[in-house]
Amino acid sequence: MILSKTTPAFGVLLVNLGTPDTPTTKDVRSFLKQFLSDPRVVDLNPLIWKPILNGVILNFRPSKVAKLYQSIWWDEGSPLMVVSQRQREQLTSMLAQEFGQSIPVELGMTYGTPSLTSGLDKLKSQGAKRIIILPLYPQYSCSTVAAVSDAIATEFKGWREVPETRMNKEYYQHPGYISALASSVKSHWEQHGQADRLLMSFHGIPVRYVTEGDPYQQHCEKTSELLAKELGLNQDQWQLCYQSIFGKEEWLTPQTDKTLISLPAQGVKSVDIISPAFAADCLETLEELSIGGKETFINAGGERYECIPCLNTNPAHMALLVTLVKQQSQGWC
Ligand SMILES: C=CC1=C(C)c2cc3[nH]c(cc4nc(cc5[nH]c(cc1n2)c(C)c5CCC(=O)O)C(CCC(=O)O)=C4C)c(C)c3C=C
Ligand SMILES: [Fe+2]
Ligand SMILES: [Fe+2]
Repeated sequence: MILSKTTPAFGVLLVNLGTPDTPTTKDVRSFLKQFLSDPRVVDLNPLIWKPILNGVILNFRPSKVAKLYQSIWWDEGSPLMVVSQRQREQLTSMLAQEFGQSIPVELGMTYGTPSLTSGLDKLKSQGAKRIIILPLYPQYSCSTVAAVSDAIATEFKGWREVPETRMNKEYYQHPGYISALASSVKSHWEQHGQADRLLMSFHGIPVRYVTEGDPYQQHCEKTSELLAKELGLNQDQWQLCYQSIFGKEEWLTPQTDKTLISLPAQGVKSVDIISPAFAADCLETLEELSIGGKETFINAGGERYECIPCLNTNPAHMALLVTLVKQQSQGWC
């Protein structure tokens, strides 16, 4: 039997950061090694950084972080991976419905597996000559989106025929993103009641990246203002902060941890916390915010602390991803 192979109008590469294959010290070490060796993530002089990374960080951090991963690992695997796979499956069927034809969607992680290379290879083998790169980072940062762009450019160096590509650079103020966040907060309030304050906690980056031109902080501020407006919150009902500080450099402030410690003394006894920079629940939300953040706030005298899940496969989030693909594919169908 001869199978007729039709060329898809385009393919989609769904991108996220990546995660270790298993929550073991060995796999966490190899993930951290690849991640923290990327100059887009840590841009220090390699002569200074490599000895610190190999001699200190990769000796002590992996076993500590492996334990944290073990505390949030799911039966099916790392939460970030499991959610990403579900997003891929759902987006595939939604795009088939939307476009009336099969549009291949593959997953590519900047670090770890499945790699960006394997995602691009799978799209190539399905005949995709046009590719939409969709990094699931609403706010642009050189440490995330530019890292994707670098890795893809490097990959294409080895290809004879390079596909036509379009990359969705950011969606921090997209109406579909803001309304997906707002409906997630509202449904949380319907179930649990509204806390004294809504904290919007974004992954931090070094201040120097911002002073050197990274628009990330500006994007986080805009997302927060738009979300607060959509929810009808006034100034003292919400607050922006930055989590996941790493290393000795000065990072964006106010820090989530320090904010949580300071709130009970100001009379803020209940907090809802949302992490709009993450499209999928991961170590940083399930451990650092849900477990660590709660402990910090309660120990400081707080009474009620609730973490709002990431958008994950919420229908409004999946509909946003379809809209982003439609916008990027203008003229391709
Ligand atoms: C210099 C270090 C780091 C920068 C800059 C950074 C930016 C950044 N990261 C994310 C998203 C995620 N980061 C995650 C984990 C993580 N991040 C760093 C360091 C930097 N991140 C480390 C060392 C780790 C690993 C855990 C640890 O050792 O503490 C994750 C979670 C992955 C998972 O497996 O669940 C995500 C997602 C963004 C969006 C961002 C810049 C905006
Ligand atoms: Fe990170
Ligand atoms: Fe962290």
